[in-house]
Amino acid sequence: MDQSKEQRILNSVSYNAIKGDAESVLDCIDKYCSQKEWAMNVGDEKGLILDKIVKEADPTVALELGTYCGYSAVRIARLLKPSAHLFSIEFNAEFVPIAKEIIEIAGLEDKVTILEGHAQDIIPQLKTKYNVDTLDFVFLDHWKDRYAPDTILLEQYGLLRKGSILLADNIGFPGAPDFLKHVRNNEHYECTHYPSHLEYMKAPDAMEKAVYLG
Ligand SMILES: O=C(NC/C=C/[C@H]1O[C@@H](n2ccc(=O)cc2)[C@H](O)[C@@H]1O)c1cc([N+](=O)[O-])cc(O)c1O
Ligand SMILES: [Mg+2]
Repeated sequence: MDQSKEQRILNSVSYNAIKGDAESVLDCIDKYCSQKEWAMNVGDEKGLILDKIVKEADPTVALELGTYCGYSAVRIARLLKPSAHLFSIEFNAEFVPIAKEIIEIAGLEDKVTILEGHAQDIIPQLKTKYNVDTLDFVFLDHWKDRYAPDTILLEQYGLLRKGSILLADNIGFPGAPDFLKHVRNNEHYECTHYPSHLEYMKAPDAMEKAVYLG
């Protein structure tokens, strides 16, 4: 059975990246996915927006919806302070070991916990099973029609506090209209729009930051 694209991305990282060097892991994935095979990593251009918001949030507890190959988990975790931690939810059992390996090559395995399953099933367990109080930062990059319902779950399970920062990928393409409808013109959120481009392409895309106001 020949390898999957995600396995080929891991091969490229394990062969070309410098062990323990998160930047080299990111550069390797961006190079592979812009020159060899496109993949749905947040990428280098939108990655700079992600970096900016993570630095602004300086989270102690962060959550990512949609690990995929671990590119954005590496991107986020490399900026976390020593006491901070990232939980990343991934549903596809094929992607989990690949992401774990890529995160390990980046030397960030102690900063990231991958939780396998659907966000809608794991979010309700974050407080009870994973000892989370509230989330300082949430990166939404999973199924676009789940951004809104899973954000509502975060609210309902008391996982957001005044100042929690949500950042959503793909507001332009593929788009997440229900999420935008939920957070914009909503007195509980302060939104900022960041126009950008689809990873490794010229097509327009955008990210949306939504700060929870309590
Ligand atoms: O479709 C996109 N992303 C969906 C991501 C889905 C990922 O989230 C996981 N998940 C984890 C938890 C869940 O509850 C559900 C899914 C899935 O198992 C998958 O690993 C996408 C598409 C394009 N595009 O150009 O077409 C560009 C992008 O940047 C994208 O992010
Ligand atoms: Mg995306």
